[in-house]
Amino acid sequence: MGSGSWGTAVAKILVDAGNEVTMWARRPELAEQINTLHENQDYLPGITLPAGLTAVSSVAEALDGKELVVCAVPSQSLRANLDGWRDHLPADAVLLSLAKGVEISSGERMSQVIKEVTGFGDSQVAVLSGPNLAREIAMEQPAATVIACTDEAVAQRVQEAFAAPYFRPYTNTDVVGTEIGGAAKNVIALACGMASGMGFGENTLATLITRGLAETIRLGVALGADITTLAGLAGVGDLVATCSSPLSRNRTFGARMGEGASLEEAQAATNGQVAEGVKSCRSVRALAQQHEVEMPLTEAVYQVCHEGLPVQDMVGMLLGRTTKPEVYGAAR
Ligand SMILES: NC(=O)c1ccc[n+]([C@@H]2O[C@H](COP(=O)([O-])OP(=O)(O)OC[C@H]3O[C@@H](n4cnc5c(N)ncnc54)[C@H](O)[C@@H]3O)[C@@H](O)[C@H]2O)c1
Ligand SMILES: O=P(O)(O)OC[C@H](O)CO
Repeated sequence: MGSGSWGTAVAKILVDAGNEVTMWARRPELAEQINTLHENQDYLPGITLPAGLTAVSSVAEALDGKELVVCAVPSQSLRANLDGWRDHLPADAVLLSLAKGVEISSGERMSQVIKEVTGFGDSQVAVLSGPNLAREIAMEQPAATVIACTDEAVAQRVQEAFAAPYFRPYTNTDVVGTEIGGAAKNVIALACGMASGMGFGENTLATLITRGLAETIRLGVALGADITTLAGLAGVGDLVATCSSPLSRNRTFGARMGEGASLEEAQAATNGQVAEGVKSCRSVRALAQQHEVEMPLTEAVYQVCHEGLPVQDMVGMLLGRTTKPEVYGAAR
């Protein structure tokens, strides 16, 4: 459900893993393009999609009789999309969220939003997160991911559906850690982009990635996550991929701001694709405040994106803080 970059790449994985797959696209002309040209020229130009992949623009048709429903829309729009899908969801389907964000209006993770809107229980809701830049995966470059569900048997069923020659899914029962890793890394990737845009090198990036992990762990642990999830693919793995890759929309967005673009100018250059961290820095920061967790990098990114802090002032804001021991896992 959603035919953007990741929705399209995931549909390809699922076909390549041997499943029968229907993709839902909001625009009939995009569905038509996928069915006739076997390409999604808006989001993954140049990638040939499997001939067996069918796209439709009718929600009812897309959801009819499906065992697994993959939600591939941006975080802040998931609730509204689910409202439109709810009446067509098969009662025994498993819903899998791909979105990496925290809802601004509620502070909820995507699995919480899904349960609230659909009334589905924990064992029908799973999430997928890991170092998964859509274009690399669509090019069949090898990668791994995490499929998390509190019900391990359900996670294993979804894992089986996703096992493709170039894509290796691992299971986890820690939904909170898997989701927090995915949401927080987008904010840290914005910080890395800003640093890179300001001309800083690898020491700065490594410092941001490592201290970004420290604050992600603090938030995750405060919310009940297992620290080892954040040491895994959905934590360190995704943080490294997103913070390092020029393919990352979040890193690229941050780099534009680091080079001097305003939020509006950086937004205008995204080609309609989502850089989740720009919105999620608000909700991640709010969660941190609510749980009294210190997240200085998230705070700095929020200040630059939404409070008009000049990007160069981030350095003084971060390095001017009181000195402290290096601790991982504690609440502060
Ligand atoms: N692209 C990646 O490499 C990647 C990898 C892993 C996870 N993700 C996550 O997957 C989610 C979807 O990302 P994507 O890359 O497919 O995004 P995208 O911007 O490429 O596509 C978003 C899709 O959602 C649809 N959509 C439905 N309602 C929408 C609305 N109200 N506003 C905007 N779009 C709407 C769009 O039509 C489009 O098909 C995000 O949370 C992202 O963080 C992306
Ligand atoms: O392009 P980004 O910044 O949304 O990142 C894509 C994926 O989440 C990387 O795992």
